[in-house]
Amino acid sequence: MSIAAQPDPDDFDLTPGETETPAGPDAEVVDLTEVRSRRVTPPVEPDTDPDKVEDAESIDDTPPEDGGPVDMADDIPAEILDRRKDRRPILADWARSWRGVKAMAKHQTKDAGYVLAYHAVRSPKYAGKVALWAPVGAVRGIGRALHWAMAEEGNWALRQAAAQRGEADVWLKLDARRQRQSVWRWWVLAFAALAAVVGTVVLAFGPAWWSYLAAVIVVPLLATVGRPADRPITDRVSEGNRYRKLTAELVRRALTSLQLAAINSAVAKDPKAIAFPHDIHRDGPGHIAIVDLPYGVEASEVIARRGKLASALRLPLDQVWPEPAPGHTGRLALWVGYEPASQMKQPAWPLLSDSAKVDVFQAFAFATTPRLDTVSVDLMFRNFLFGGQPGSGKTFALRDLILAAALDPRTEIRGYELKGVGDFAVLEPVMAEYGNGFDDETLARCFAFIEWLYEEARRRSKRIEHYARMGKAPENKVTPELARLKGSGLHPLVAWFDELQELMTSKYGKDAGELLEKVIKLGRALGIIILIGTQIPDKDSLPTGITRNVNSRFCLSVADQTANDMILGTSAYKLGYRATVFQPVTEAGWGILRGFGKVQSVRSYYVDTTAAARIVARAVALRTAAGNVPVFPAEREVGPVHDLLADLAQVWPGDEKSAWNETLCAALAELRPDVYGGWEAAQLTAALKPHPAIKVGDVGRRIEGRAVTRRGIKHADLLSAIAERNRKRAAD
Ligand SMILES: Nc1ncnc2c1ncn2[C@@H]1O[C@H](COP(=O)(O)OP(=O)(O)OP(=O)(O)O)[C@@H](O)[C@H]1O
Repeated sequence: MSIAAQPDPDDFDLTPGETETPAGPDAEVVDLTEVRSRRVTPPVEPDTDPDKVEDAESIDDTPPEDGGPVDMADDIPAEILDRRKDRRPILADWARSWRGVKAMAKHQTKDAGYVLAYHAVRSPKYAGKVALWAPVGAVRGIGRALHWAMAEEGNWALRQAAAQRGEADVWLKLDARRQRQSVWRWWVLAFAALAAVVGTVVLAFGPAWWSYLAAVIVVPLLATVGRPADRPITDRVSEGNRYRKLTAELVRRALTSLQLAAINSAVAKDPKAIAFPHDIHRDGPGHIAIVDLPYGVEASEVIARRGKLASALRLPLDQVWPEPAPGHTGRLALWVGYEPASQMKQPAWPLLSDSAKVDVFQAFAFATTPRLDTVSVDLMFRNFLFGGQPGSGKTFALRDLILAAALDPRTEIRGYELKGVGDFAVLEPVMAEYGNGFDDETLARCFAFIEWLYEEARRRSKRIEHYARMGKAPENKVTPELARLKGSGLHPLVAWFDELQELMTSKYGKDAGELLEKVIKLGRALGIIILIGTQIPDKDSLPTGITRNVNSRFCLSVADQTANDMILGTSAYKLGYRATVFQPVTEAGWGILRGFGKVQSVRSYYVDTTAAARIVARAVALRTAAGNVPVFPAEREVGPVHDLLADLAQVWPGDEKSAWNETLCAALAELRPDVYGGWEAAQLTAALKPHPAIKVGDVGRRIEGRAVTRRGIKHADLLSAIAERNRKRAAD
């Protein structure tokens, strides 16, 4: 910290450049005004001593300049403010959150375990060394004790000098002094020897474990005394560069090694150009530095050089996680883990637990951050786009979502895997429709499915309109109650497509693209959830109409900026969200997730096919219990397929012997709004014509004491019509 020289107007000292002229007869009369005007503050040389270079993290406590503004009387004095700033939190950052404490404890336990295991494996070697060096140590120890008792060391050099000079008197005096010193030392030694003998006798007569304990303590000590200085008993636990504590200096050095001219020139002018608005602190299993980059430098420019940053920090790539930090575009959050992400064991997917259930309206665990925090996603009212080059892990990530959907028994799942590998075959037992391949037939079926989806969206919009009129869909959206209501036709429908580029670049591409875009726009509120996985996200392989309307995105490793922005949205790359930094295969599963709060790098949970099969078995059990198995009808309902008689039986009001057409129509409309919505009594009469057993006649009721007669049917007629029809069907 340097205290700048304060120019004092009344100071008559000359500046160093001027020679002082002794006052005398020829002394010049000095023009003070001129001298003052010539006087300049000597230029301050930049301090080149690295130890003295100020740390931008430290607080500048230079006393305020005298003569500053005078109108601050009401403000808190600057010294007090400075002192306040100095105050450190009582608890360290890591100790202030449960997550921090857990991460810290885990890290320390892991390290201790490692050291323990390391030495345990080598313990036979250590025992051999101890056995070899302990006797040597015993002899050497006795020798040292005797040497000490003789007090030869003390003035040996002086006695030697006296002997050489032939000064017998001096020698004798010195030796007498040695002897005096030596007397009490012999006594100490004698007592120690006696204690050792008594100790040995006690040990010999005491319980065996006393001797073992004494041996465990004494023998290694003797071995330590006996071993040569350059050969320690235990091997060094090599820590290598497993972890580097992040310091301001390290971060600054790393940032100036990126060959970013703007950073380097700014730092050359002012070492504080890289500033730390918060202290570097522990965050989960690592440390985080929030860095304000020099003016005009964007965080994204640093993020793009993640490889160089890792090299400058001398750490593996997947241990270094730069991200844009909230505040301004020049603020960088640099998180450095205790160990590379590839070596941090991702916890098991919570949905693998036997009791796990999913409600598609609620969030479920989907991925983990580099700090191993869980990131959750929900499915309802969302469309997902997963993109990445081969080996980036998009199929596995997509499969996670479908597995989760399978655990909600209300959800109908249909989808096409256009790669033809069979990654999704494990899900077949819970899917109403599944296609696998890139042959023309599969592509045609996939296209027909998209056409059906569009019709389904239209049908659903009518149903939602009906329920909205009844006050059951307040936001004109599917509610959890409607999704659960059997026969509402508004249950969640997951439609997934992996490697969609195969369809988009085929002859069906143009129409499929247009229809899918409409489905995405229309279906979101209607419970239709579209999941798309694609390898080549250019505008031919993925129409921009689709990418624009998707609200949840996961961009895994991609090759370039275009692919990155097609998936994450325009200017994502510029803002620093760059999935180009992930390596395919080695960093499979890593990607940037957008649409769930903070945009961030996450790794999807890894669920192999065996684990996936276990989840599917559980999903089948849940669906069986809910009455949805084998699965939703494999044949897609293409029109208002319905059975009027069965529907009438289903909605028949309790034990009534007869019911008005009017009442029945209202109940039917509630059951299947898309089919019966808007039906009137006469329409029901007409629809019942093909069933002669049912005679529509007058049915009387007392309403508020008055007899009211309307057209209606008898329950007995309905049941005999159903029996008649069933007989006919059986005969066919
Ligand atoms: N979350 C993950 N964690 C660890 N490894 C993963 C993860 N996801 C995928 N992998 C591994 O990466 C490999 C490739 O994954 P996946 O098949 O999903 O890639 P892809 O992007 O679909 O590639 P392609 O386009 O060639 O099918 C998988 O075999 C798997 O072993």
